[in-house]
Amino acid sequence: MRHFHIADECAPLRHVVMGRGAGYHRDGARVEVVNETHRHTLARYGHPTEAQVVAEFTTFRTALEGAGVTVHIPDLAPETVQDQTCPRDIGFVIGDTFVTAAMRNASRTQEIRGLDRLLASFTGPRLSVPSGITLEGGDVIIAGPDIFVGVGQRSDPEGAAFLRREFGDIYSIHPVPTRPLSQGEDVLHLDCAFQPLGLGHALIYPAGLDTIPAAMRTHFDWIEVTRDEAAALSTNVLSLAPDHLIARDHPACARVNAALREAGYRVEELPFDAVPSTGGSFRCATLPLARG
Ligand SMILES: NC(=[NH2+])NCCC[C@H](N)C(=O)O
Repeated sequence: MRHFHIADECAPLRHVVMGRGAGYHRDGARVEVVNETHRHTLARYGHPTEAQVVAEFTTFRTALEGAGVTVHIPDLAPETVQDQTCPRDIGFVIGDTFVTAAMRNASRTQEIRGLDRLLASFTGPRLSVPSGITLEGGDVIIAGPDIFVGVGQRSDPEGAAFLRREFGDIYSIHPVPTRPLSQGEDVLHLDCAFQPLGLGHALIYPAGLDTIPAAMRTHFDWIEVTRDEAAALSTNVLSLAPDHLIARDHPACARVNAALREAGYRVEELPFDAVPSTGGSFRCATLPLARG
């Protein structure tokens, strides 16, 4: 039997759920526009097509499997769900426990059904975020003894309080309020503005964060990204191992990717434009179930 296990975001990746392209927007009438990036893309270019999403995920899958990672694809979720590209948000593993998230948007609440069969094939405790709270996996970042929890567009302060109740005896839980749209910052999830890396660095867009916990300053060497680089989701890389990551091959991410190489990482750049045009990149498009 397989076990859930994530003690650190950057430990060698073993089992991961990757987003699903097939079935993307299969019923256009049910598509919900869920964030500012998505709204903007739709107005300028229309939605990405299923074929584009499938092609980019195929390349991504090949890279993951090439690195020895076992890739799982969600089953097709019920009709209310028209986008299964970002499994990161629908659940997360802390230690040996799988936590089912609680989604802000109606069109994503049933997305977890696509994982029912897969999750049943893993052992380990299961928890759900209690009703009345929203907490999405893009806002939950585990770095050794610290768990950083975004509070903003998609997750409530009560989400961080819930994690402190459940895991506070083992981890330090740090709520991280992100700057709101009303202050001109568009941080959909914490992982769009902050991500710890395996060699002691963190990618960070400081202006997107309203309060920066001391642990974020003292536990990492920062690699700062600009507003445009944050908008291109340059922070949203996926660690395959402490010194190996997948990043977006895009002009707006080129400086950051070069800085990562300079800092000692092996950076695999892949084309990934469809999912980022609706608000997510490689971290969002994956839900690690086992690392290390
Ligand atoms: N972890 C993330 N940053 N996820 C991005 C999610 C994007 C997705 N289209 C949504 O708005 O729900």
